[in-house]
Amino acid sequence: MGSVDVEAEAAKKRSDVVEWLNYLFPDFNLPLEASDEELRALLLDGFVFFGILGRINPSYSGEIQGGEFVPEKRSDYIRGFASAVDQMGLPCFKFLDLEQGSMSSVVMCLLSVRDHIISSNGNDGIQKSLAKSWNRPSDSWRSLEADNLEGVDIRQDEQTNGDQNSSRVVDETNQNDRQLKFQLSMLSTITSEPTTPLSSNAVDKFHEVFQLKQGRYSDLPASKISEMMKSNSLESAPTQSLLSVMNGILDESIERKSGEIPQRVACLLKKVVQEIERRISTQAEHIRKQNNLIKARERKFQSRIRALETLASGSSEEAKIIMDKLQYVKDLKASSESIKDEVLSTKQRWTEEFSSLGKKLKVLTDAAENYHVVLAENRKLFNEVQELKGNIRVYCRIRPFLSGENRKSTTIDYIGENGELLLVNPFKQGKDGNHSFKFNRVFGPAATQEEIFLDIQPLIRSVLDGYNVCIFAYGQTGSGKTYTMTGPNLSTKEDWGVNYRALNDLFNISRIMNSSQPNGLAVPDASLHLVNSTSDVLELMQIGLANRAVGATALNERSSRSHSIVTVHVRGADLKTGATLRSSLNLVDLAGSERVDRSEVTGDRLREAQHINKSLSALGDVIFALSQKSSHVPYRNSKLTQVLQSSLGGQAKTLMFVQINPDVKSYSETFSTLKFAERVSGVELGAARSNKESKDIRDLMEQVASLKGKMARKDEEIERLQLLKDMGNQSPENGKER
Ligand SMILES: Nc1ncnc2c1ncn2[C@@H]1O[C@H](COP(=O)(O)OP(=O)(O)OP(=O)(O)O)[C@@H](O)[C@H]1O
Repeated sequence: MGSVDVEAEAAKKRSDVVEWLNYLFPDFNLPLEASDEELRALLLDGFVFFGILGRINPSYSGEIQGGEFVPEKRSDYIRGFASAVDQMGLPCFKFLDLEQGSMSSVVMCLLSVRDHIISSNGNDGIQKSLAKSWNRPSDSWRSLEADNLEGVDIRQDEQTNGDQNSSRVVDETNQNDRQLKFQLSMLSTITSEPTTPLSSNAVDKFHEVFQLKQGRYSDLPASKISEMMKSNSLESAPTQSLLSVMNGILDESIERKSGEIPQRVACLLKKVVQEIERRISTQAEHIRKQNNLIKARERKFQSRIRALETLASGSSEEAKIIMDKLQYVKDLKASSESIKDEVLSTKQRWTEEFSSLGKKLKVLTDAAENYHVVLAENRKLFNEVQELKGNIRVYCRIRPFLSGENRKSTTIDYIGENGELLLVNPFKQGKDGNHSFKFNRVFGPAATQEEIFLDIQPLIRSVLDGYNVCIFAYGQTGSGKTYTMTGPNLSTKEDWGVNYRALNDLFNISRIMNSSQPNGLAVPDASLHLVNSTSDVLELMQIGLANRAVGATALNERSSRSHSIVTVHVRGADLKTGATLRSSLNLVDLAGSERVDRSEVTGDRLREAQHINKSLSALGDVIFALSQKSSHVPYRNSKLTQVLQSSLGGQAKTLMFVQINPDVKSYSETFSTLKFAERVSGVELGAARSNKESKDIRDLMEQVASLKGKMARKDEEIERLQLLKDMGNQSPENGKER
């Protein structure tokens, strides 16, 4: 068989099925040439299977009977139908085929069902089956007067009689009958009323009433009306039918004009009206519920709308915040730009100001440098004036606080660059407590040994020009005299005091010639040693230090209990001119002046203190006499002043370090020390004189000396001759006397 034939065969079968369905469900009115898809669309809602199922499967009939078509149960109907067909041993289809597969299995199944019904019930099998399933009592049909129902009755009778060959007229009648039943059923399904399932019986009853178009209600027998009312059929009747009944009765009553309605019809009318009222109230309740439901839904939707609005407004607020922030950022950016511009312009301004300030600063620096140059010049001139006058130079040095001393309690208020010093009396307030002094220089606690030495270096070097130089340190015990003149120890060069530095310097610039000639030292037990280098001197000084009496007092742990004097004799000769020079450098570290009550010394220490104080007071007397330009200067009152006589007595360059302990407790000693120093600085020794002798003078001197020698020898000769002459003139007795 060709494909065309197959398709034609399938179309034929499909049209058979459509024809059958049209027969069962006249409302469908499907065209016979309907396509597979049109047929599928019809079958998929399940109504066809719902209609047929109750009639082919008795076990389903109870379920279907009295039930109404529920579209949501369509798959149950389809499956129920398929299962019933299966049980009947007929070819079935799969649900999937109906949904989207080939319709041929569905068509085959329906045709088999059709054939099965026809073969088991004859041509009217289906009608019989439907009537049976709706439980219609066959005899009730007979009593109805309507033509079409009569037809049914006839057919029914014929069926009952087992007549299998029904006439064409009967078929048509059956078709109309089925059409009506399905119309009612569908009306019930669509309007969902009555609420109770529409039984075939009720439908039939109302069909009877409804069909009374030409008849009159008043003619209905009482038994028929009471039967209608008894069987609860009103409750099952469609509202439309009830309204028809009511209208019919009322029309009839109007027609008769008598206004009378027979009692039984009135009862029916009342019942019908009650039923309509009930339905209206049910509908009203239903509508109310629907209304509530709708309202609830509306509320729900409104709350959703509100939520959405909130969301929308929220998002618009957020958008606003973001916009604000954006604006803020823009503003910030703008202000940062303007700040940047301002910073740049300020920077520019500052750069200009800085450069102009720099220029001014340069001018100031130059001026300051000039000022310092002028200052240094002034100092030099002042020193020269001093030198011409022969003043004793006074350098004041303030030692730093030692550990254990209170740094805040200082008596030193101010140290000027030009030797000014302001001393404050801690026990007196105001101006009375202030004492200002002026020295050649004042070194503060931070001054180093190097700085001190550099300042006095030219003075020391003048020794090599034939000047006598004396440097001595004066001050109360523990004020730093030894530190300045010698240093705390000899381990490091930085700590070296004036002594070592001076000698080192002298050796660095000259050679010192041997001098074995005694120079008339004024101090007994003093010895003169030849030195050729700094180390020779250091060695000698170590011996001297070891010999020096040192003891602990309450004011100084290592107090020097003696004066230390290092004298360097210098002799030189100018090789060009032949001039010679002789000079001496006295480096004196005096023993400390002390108040024996404060130093708490007794015994030997006390005796030492008394000696020390005696020699220092002798020094004070000498200084006083010199400052007063007295004719008599008491050098010989102590060995100290005797040693220093050549330095203090004129023609020497003398410098005194006046040492200060800044501690408040030492105020009175500091004050008297400074007073003494002030007096020393006022002493004019006269212009220093170099001990250089030119060659001519020396030659003359030598000639004078040799002449003197010759003269002396002549004198001796004369004396001897005179003596011999006198001896020659004396008697032998004179010779005895001798
Ligand atoms: N400029 C200074 N820097 C640091 N320490 C110093 C200074 N001057 C003095 N000292 C310290 O102060 C203490 C006393 O100093 P120093 O022995 O030199 O005093 P002095 O005047 O020689 O005393 P005395 O008359 O009793 O011998 C020492 O410990 C010393 O090291």
